[in-house]
This record gives sequence, C-alpha cells and structure tokens, in this order.
Amino acid sequence: MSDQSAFDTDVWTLTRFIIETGRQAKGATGELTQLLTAMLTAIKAISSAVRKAGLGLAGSVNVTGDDVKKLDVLSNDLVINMLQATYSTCCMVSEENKELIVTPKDKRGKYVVCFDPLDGSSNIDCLASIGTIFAIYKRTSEGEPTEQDALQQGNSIVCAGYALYGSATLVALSTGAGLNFFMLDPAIGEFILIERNVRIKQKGKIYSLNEGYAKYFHPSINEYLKHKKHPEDGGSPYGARYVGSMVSDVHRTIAYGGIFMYPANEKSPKGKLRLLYECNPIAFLIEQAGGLATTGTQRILDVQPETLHQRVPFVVGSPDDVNEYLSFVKKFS
Ligand SMILES: O=P(O)(O)OC[C@H]1O[C@](O)(COP(=O)(O)O)[C@@H](O)[C@@H]1O
Ligand SMILES: [Mg+2]
Ligand SMILES: [Mg+2]
Ligand SMILES: [Mg+2]
Repeated sequence: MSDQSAFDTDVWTLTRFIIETGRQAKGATGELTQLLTAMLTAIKAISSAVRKAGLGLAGSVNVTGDDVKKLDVLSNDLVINMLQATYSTCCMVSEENKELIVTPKDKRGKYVVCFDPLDGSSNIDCLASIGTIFAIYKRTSEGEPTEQDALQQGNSIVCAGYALYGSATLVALSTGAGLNFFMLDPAIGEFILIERNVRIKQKGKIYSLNEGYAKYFHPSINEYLKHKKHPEDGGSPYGARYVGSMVSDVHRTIAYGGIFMYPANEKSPKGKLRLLYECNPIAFLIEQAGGLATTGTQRILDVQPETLHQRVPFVVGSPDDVNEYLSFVKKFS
C-alpha cells in the first residue's frame, strides 16, 4: 500500500496564500486577490502553451495553413485579457506594447501592472527555460490613466512575481513580507507553497553574465571578472553560468547564491534589461530575499523611471557578492 500521509490534505495553495494575505491587509477590498488570481490563470495557460511549443505553437503556420500566434504574442494577449476582466486594473505596461495599455473605462480598477509576458523568448526554439515577470502598483492619480501612473519607483511596488517555465513551473511571489516559492502541481492545476520566506545566501560561488561582450565592458567589470577567475588571495575561482534567460539566471542566483549582471557596455550604454517590467520586479523580489539590486551607482528600486521602456544596467545577487562588485566600481570612479 502507498503511504497515505504523502497526500497533504491541508495544503497551502497559492490561491489560499493570496486570500490569507488579502484578509490580513488593512482596508483590503479583494481587488488585489482578484488580480493575482487572474495573473495565475494566465501563467497556467502560458505554461501549458510553452509545453506545447515544440508541437507548432511557437509561431509558424499550422497544418491547415493558418498563422499560429507567436508564443510571446499569445502570452501577452492572455495576460492583458485575463487582467482586464478582473475590473482591477487601470493601465498596464508590457514589453510587447509600445504604448501604455489603458483599460476600457467600464472595466477599470485601482492597480497598474507592468509585465514581461515571456522573458527570454529567444530561448524558445532551443527549449531552454523562459519566464513571465510582473510588478503591481496602486495608481496615484484620478481621472484618465496616463503614463505617469506607470512611471513609479520600484519602491512603490505592492506585489511582484515571476513564473519560471523550467523543468517544472514555479512562481516566486512577494507582497512585501518576504519571498515565497510555489510549484505547479499539474495533477490538480494549483501552485503549492514549497518554500516560505526564501533567503538568498550571504555569498555565493557563481557569477553570471554575457561575458562575450567583454570587449565592450567598462574596465571595472573586467577587473571584477578577472578577480572572480584568478582570486588574488589564492582562493577558489567562481563557477560561471549563463542561460541568457533572465528568469532562469535570477532564479538560480536566488536558489544557489552568487551574482547575476547585465551591465552597461559600449554598444548598449544602459545595458539591455528594461526597468519597469524586468529589473524592478526582480530587484523587489531579490531584496525581499535579503539580496541586493543595483545599477552600479544606484539602488534599482530608487531609480525614477522616465519612459515606459527605459533600460538600466542591472546587477543583483547575494549581498557580499554585489558589494564586492560595487567596490570595483568605486575603485574605477
Ligand atoms: O543575449 P543577451 O544579450 O545576453 O541577453 C540576454 C537577456 O535578454 C533577455 O532575453 C531579455 O530579452 P527579451 O525580453 O526580449 O527576451 C533576458 O532574459 C536575458 O537576460
Ligand atoms: Mg524580456
Ligand atoms: Mg519578453
Ligand atoms: Mg522580447
């Protein structure tokens, strides 16, 4: 006979977690609960689509000759439609939409959502892990929603998360009271709490960046990398890992410790990653786990956004590792 106790009859699903968090919040109206529930439905649908990508969903022509929507377009449509249907958003910013997405007047609520529906999408065709990233803010104005509603500092994030479509589907989520990991159980279609109050290691053993751009890096970065590979104190060098899919690289950094960076380089003076829907949510989650997130000169969450799709240099990870990197920045400034 199988072990009956292996089946938890009082499991903490992500839905339960969100409802509980909502009940504890003062003056909560349930709007955020609705919004997060819809986000999870979108994530489940994206996860299912990602798992079928090899079967022709990735964006091509299907057997009947119809165009099949590219996965990132499909993911974008899913998030927008699911969220707008909850009557809790007033506007959104997506990597896939140049302009602010304004919720139809009759469906508006008080939240602003910035998201990347499918991050690392250049990895789809080789079946490497990809993800979805989002940050939720309260709107600060009344009347017609404008870009200003979305140009808030990461400091004002109410809730952020990412989904990782890896060897399993995982959601990392924080409402500002620590970071929690949930794993999708396909048998019941629910995310199950697997780790509460996740903490990143004080110091790791892995560095992660696209070192192919070394030719264009600032000397401070190259000096730092040299130090990681040839430690002057005779210690062991760091291991190198880079998927090229930020959610994967960041998730590994949170799980194992270490540093992930997408610094500025001569060709991309502000790096590549976008502040509103890539850097800010990840910085919020990393800080919730006890890590650090910086541009090299400023804490990411303190950056005042100026445009919807602006980029910033991005360095995140274990506090000792990020501080060590900052000491190299200082040396060269
Ligand atoms: O190929 P590069 O320059 O190393 O860039 C990789 C980075 O680009 C990204 O794929 C972001 O770009 P997309 O949002 O267009 O997928 C990140 O996930 C990843 O960290
Ligand atoms: Mg992206
Ligand atoms: Mg994307
Ligand atoms: Mg893209």
